[in-house]
Amino acid sequence: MTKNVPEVLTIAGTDSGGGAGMMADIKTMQMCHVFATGVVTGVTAQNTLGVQAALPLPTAIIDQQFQSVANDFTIQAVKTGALFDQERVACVAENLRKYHFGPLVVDPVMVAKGGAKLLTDAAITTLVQELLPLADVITPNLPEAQVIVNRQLTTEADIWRACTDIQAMGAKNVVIKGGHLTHQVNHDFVLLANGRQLTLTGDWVNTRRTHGTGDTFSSLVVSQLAKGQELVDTLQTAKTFLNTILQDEIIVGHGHGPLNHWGAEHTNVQI
Ligand SMILES: Nc1ncnc2c1ncn2[C@@H]1O[C@H](COP(=O)(O)OP(=O)(O)OP(=O)(O)O)[C@@H](O)[C@H]1O
Ligand SMILES: Cc1ncc(CO)c(N)n1
Repeated sequence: MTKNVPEVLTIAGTDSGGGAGMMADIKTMQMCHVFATGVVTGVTAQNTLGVQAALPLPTAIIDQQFQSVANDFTIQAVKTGALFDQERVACVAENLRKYHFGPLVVDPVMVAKGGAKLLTDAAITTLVQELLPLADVITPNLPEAQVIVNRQLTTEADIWRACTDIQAMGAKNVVIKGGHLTHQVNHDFVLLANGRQLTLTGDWVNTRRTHGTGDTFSSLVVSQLAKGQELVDTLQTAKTFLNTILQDEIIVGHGHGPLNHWGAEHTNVQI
């Protein structure tokens, strides 16, 4: 039997440990039954214990990957992950302006779980000026949101104000992931393009196997959007689904272990 499947694109760095970056993206997309293509922005030597080395790729091969994908596939939704530095951010933004890949989810990855920087300080302004205005959805975690608005966010009111400020910078829909706010309450803060606010809630899962949660969240969003799900439903699906697979641990690696991307087999959440 032949059938069409939605085609999606991840623009991200690789993780030799298999749990984050493009590896997590592709596993999530596979789990969601969409076809994953990938533009690699850089390579990391990484495992569940940390990032040992990182090498951004030359922009010429990034440009060429964009062209190869654009010339052959009908991409229905796209996401960005680790972009490393100013040159790579500018290159990716230019390609995203050139090609039309459908809704863009920007995951403004800055720091890996172990603390390694995946975006230079000098690249922040370029990210805000060039990439953010292209974003249909932006999904910063709390520390990333703080960098974008350049101030501390300590209360929920601070976070809502930051959502408004990030929207004013050009991102249509803003999701600030509250996972770093407190380990008791697990809320994500959403400001939709129409000005509506909503909170995504979920129980806090007591686990250290959280390598790639952000990548998996944004990949769930991009996959569901490619399948035509409405944004609000997409965000709720992603949140509930992630929460469920966090509870379905696999024992891999010796640090912050990866998520269980087979988790779909054990949940009632429709993806
Ligand atoms: N232990 C946990 N229990 C429940 N939900 C969690 C847990 N850790 C993360 N999440 C949820 O996972 C999603 C991704 O959040 P998080 O803030 O961890 O992303 P991130 O920091 O960008 O991840 P990454 O380490 O991949 O960069 C959010 O919806 C967050 O609330
Ligand atoms: C390559 C890469 N992208 C993103 C993250 C964040 O999870 C990571 N740890 N590594």
